[in-house]
Amino acid sequence: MIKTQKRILVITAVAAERDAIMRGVRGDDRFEVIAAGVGTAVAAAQTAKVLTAGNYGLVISAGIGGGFAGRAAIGTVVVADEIVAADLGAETPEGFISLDELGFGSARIKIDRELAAKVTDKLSAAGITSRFGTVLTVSTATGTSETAERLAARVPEAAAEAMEGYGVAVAARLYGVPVLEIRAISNPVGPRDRAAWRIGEALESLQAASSILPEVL
Ligand SMILES: O=C(O)c1cccc(C(=O)CC[C@H]2O[C@@H](n3cnc4c(=O)[nH]cnc43)[C@H](O)[C@@H]2O)c1
Repeated sequence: MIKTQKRILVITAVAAERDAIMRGVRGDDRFEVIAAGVGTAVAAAQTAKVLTAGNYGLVISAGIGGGFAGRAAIGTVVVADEIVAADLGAETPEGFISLDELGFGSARIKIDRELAAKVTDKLSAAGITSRFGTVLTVSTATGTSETAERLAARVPEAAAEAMEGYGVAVAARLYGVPVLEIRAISNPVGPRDRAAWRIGEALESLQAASSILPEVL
C-alpha cells in the first residue's frame, strides 16, 4: 500500500482523547495530535492555525461521542460518512429550518467514502466493532429524550453526536484537505447521566481504533 507522505492532523477536544490516540499511533511521526478544546469554534480555529503552518494530507476529528439508541452502542466506533451541524439554522414556531433550507450554505459535509471505508474495513479486520454513520455536531450535548428524538427526526440517519466535527471539517475544506471523523461511543444520546458515561471504555476503543491508522493511511 502507498502511504501518504504528508502529515495527518488529528484534532480532539481534551487531553485524555489526545493521549489515547497518541498511544494508538505508537509514535508514528506523520501524526500530529492536538487537544483543541470543546466546541466547533475552537476546533475550527485550531485546525486552521495548524493547516496554515504545515503540509497536511488529511485532518481527522476524533474523540468520544454519544451514540443514538439502536445505532451505536457504548464502546463501539463510528466513522462518519457525513458530518451534520444539527443545530445550525433557525427556530420557528413551525419547527427548525436548517442552514441549507435558509439558503446560507450547507450544514452537511460529505466524507470521502473510499477513505472512510478503508478505515472501517481495517477496524472490522482488527475485531473492533464499528460502523459508518452520520455524526452530528451539536453546540449543546443532548440531555433529554425529547432532544434526542427531535435530532433523530431531523437527521434520521444520525448514528452519533459530538461537538467539534463540523468545525474541523469546515476548516479542512477551506484548505482543500480531506477530513474524517472517528468517534468512540461513551454514552447514549438521551437523558443526561454523566456518572453513567463509560469514558474509560470509550478511550480504550479510541486507542484501539487509532492503532490501525498508521497501517491504513
Ligand atoms: O472526564 C474525563 O476524564 C473525560 C475524558 C475524555 C473526554 C471527556 C469529555 O467530556 C469529552 C467531551 C467531548 O466529548 C464529546 N461527547 C461525548 N459524548 C457526547 C454527547 O453525548 N454529546 C455531545 N458530545 C459528546 C464532545 O465532542 C465533547 O467535546 C472527559
